[in-house]
Amino acid sequence: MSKTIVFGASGQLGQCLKKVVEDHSLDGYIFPDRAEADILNVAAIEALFKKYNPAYCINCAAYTAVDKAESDEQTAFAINKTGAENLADLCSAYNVVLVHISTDFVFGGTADMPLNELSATRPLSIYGESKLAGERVIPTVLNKYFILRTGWLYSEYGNNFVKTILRIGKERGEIKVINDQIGTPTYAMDLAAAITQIIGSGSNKYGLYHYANEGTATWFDFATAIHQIAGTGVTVLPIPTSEYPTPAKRPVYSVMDKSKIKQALTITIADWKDSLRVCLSKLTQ
Ligand SMILES: NC(=O)C1=CN([C@@H]2O[C@H](COP(=O)(O)OP(=O)(O)OC[C@H]3O[C@@H](n4cnc5c(N)ncnc54)[C@H](OP(=O)(O)O)[C@@H]3O)[C@@H](O)[C@H]2O)C=CC1
Ligand SMILES: Cc1cn([C@H]2C[C@H](O)[C@@H](COP(=O)(O)OP(=O)(O)O[C@H]3O[C@@H](C)C(=O)[C@@H](O)[C@H]3O)O2)c(=O)[nH]c1=O
Repeated sequence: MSKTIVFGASGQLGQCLKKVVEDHSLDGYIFPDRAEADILNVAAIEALFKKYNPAYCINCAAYTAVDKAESDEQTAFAINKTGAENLADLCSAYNVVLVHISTDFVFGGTADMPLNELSATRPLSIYGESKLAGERVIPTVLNKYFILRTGWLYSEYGNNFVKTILRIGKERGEIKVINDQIGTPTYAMDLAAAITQIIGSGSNKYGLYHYANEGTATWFDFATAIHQIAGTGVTVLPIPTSEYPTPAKRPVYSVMDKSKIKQALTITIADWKDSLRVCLSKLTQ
């Protein structure tokens, strides 16, 4: 039975993967602790590869604090670039397929058409730059990789926009949310299921792919839907980006075209509002 090691197992996506694996009784997945699976510790990764002889490894480990990264560039690049490079190097040496996760924050333009895998990147933040550096280094050392760019992840697990917006709504009764940044909220459980499908298929159509839920929204639309579906009665007011200053700049438009993953890897994708309903029903259970 082929094995898959998940790095970053205690993060949001790592926990979603664990749940999908348990729910579908998938065999061969290993979720090592953060301490024994530090992607900056080459000897530790190699020890896991020797111990388990995996066919795949999934890199869910990342530096994801977008604003904090602006003043912590070295750590962001260490984890998001060097960590990815360490995994890719060892995957190459041990003939392991790497599934790596990247972000819509590699984009920064003001496009108004969904961005595909060939669209020009222009990160506006240290986080976006460090993730792009991670994407770029992998193909220099490894052929067998899937890089999945996604965006606006949320779920029942970890810290995310849905949980923050529910919490601050409850505390304040009225919240203000940016209405001029457009993207797609993506349920991390859906992404986790797509990853296990790709691995289960044994596909060798390696490369860069976009994955997000279907549809588009502003952060205001997303926050409004969260409170409407949860039935909280909280008022959500739209504001421009200028009224919510943050250390890191975020893309104005980062909606992704998912045609490639749908066609090449036969992945079906749910609408963002349908998936949000699923998540909220679990969160409010
Ligand atoms: N969250 C989002 O909205 C989006 C995320 N992504 C990408 O998806 C992936 C998963 O994100 P998500 O699960 O939400 O992020 P989280 O921040 O929830 O999880 C990241 C995990 O990586 C771990 N980690 C950090 N440094 C290391 C290291 N050196 N070695 C091993 N593990 C480490 C963290 O552990 P600890 O906390 O202990 O440091 C944490 O558990 C990332 O690549 C991210 O860039 C892409 C688009 C949107
Ligand atoms: C909490 C809050 C946020 N906002 C805005 C700020 C920001 O532009 C947007 C999202 O806020 P957050 O800081 O929660 O999300 P942020 O950390 O920017 O989310 C990003 O995380 C990284 C890891 C990714 O890869 C991206 O795809 C994206 O999901 O909403 C408001 O307008 N009002 C609010 O009350």
